[in-house]
Amino acid sequence: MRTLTAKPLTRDAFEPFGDVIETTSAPERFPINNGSTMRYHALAGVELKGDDARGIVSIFRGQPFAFPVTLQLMERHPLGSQCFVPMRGERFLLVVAPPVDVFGVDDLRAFITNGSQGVNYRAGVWHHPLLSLDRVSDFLVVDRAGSGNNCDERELPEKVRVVM
Ligand SMILES: NC(=O)N[C@@H](O)C(=O)O
Ligand code: NI
Repeated sequence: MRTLTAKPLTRDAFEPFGDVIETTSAPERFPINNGSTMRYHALAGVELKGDDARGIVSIFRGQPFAFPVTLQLMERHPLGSQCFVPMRGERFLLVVAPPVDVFGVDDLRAFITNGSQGVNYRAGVWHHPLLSLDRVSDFLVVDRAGSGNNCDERELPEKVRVVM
């Protein structure tokens, strides 16, 4: 079985796959509301493609996984981005691959968040379905609803084990 080591999530390392939603690396921030609020501006873009596409907000309540995590499939959303923001500072595990039609296990990358980070998968980026860690975790999710198929699943050619 192939082993993949999860690395700490950083904006630069995740750039080929999407955006990191956090204040520390925010490229643009400015005070609003007469100075009582700091706006960390445009941390991620919401992509909504295809017929009657609309953006929706949901909550995903994920059951926790324990390391080593065994992967068997990946998925992508060709018609829209998908972002996950933990609602109570939960860490979670990300496994991604570039937005290409054919990828191999060597293309997989694993990241672990620090509890103060969310992520936005760009449309078409392969990712593993939500992998909560430590405890049952709630995530605010912004993604695309509308007609057409927006979820392709792909079995991995071999099982992959993710370790810390
Ligand atoms: N299926 C679904 O809505 N969830 C996945 O897209 C996921 O990334 O967890
Ligand atoms: Ni998804």
